[in-house]
Amino acid sequence: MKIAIIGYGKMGQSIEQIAQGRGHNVIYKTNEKPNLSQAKQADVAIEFSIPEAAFDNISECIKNQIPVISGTTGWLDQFEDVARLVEKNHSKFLYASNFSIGVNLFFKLNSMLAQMMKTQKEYKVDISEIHHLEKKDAPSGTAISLAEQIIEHTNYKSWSHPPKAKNSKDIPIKAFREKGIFGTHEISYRSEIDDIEIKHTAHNRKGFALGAVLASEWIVNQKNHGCFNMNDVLNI
Ligand SMILES: NC(=O)c1ccc[n+]([C@@H]2O[C@H](COP(=O)([O-])OP(=O)(O)OC[C@H]3O[C@@H](n4cnc5c(N)ncnc54)[C@H](O)[C@@H]3O)[C@@H](O)[C@H]2O)c1
Ligand SMILES: O=C(O)C1=N[C@H](C(=O)O)CCC1
Repeated sequence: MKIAIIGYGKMGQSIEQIAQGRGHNVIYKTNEKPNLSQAKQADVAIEFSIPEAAFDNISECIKNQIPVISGTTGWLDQFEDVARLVEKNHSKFLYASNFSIGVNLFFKLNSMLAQMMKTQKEYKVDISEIHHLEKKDAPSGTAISLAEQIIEHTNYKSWSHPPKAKNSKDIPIKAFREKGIFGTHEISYRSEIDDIEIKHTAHNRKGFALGAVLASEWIVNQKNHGCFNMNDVLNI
């Protein structure tokens, strides 16, 4: 598979290593707006850049019929515009706030637990996330996905960051930045009597990078056009 990497930072470099280890060929990489005449030769573009650049980078790939995988967080207010472009251009796009297989299993666990907790009125939920000091956005895309899953399965209607007052009906999301943390997410249901907690801890970036390469292999073989996610790739 010929790959274009758009955003060659911590994730882009990690993805290159994993992709090469699986026999793929990185034919183009950039830390700027991509040059489409070069990137066009690729079977797939993998986009991990910055929130301000993601929409333009993804849109250019879609308009040029390059299947694109994106893991950039902090731009999702423009997701519907991307979906419209995908339809218009009969292109393929896959987004995940977190590509790690472990986190995608954790997402399922979160949804199951939320369904159980819906009727347990004495518990209040909160989410906390910890990431490295260089992370630009807060809360993390993964924390937002976790909150949206809880909203889907309970009577909670919204989340807030920074957390609002204690009696608020939102799901509070706390974000911490600490040196060398790759990504830790914890969901806690707290009552006066006890707490129930589930937690995912990333030990490195390999899980995110492997997931992005697996998603790329999947989308290249996907016959239909449209917007996809990791549930499609992992069949879970
Ligand atoms: N979905 C996931 O699984 C997952 C995992 C890790 C990180 N992320 C997200 O991926 C993004 C990148 O993370 P990172 O740790 O590699 O950050 P990083 O800062 O190390 O890398 C971002 C790179 O993008 C480059 N860049 C700047 N402007 C650009 C432009 N216009 N076009 C292309 N590239 C540009 C920067 O020079 C930098 O090298 C962040 O949004 C982060 O939250 C997602
Ligand atoms: O290192 C990052 O930045 C990460 N970003 C994603 C997020 O915002 O959820 C995934 C975890 C790592």
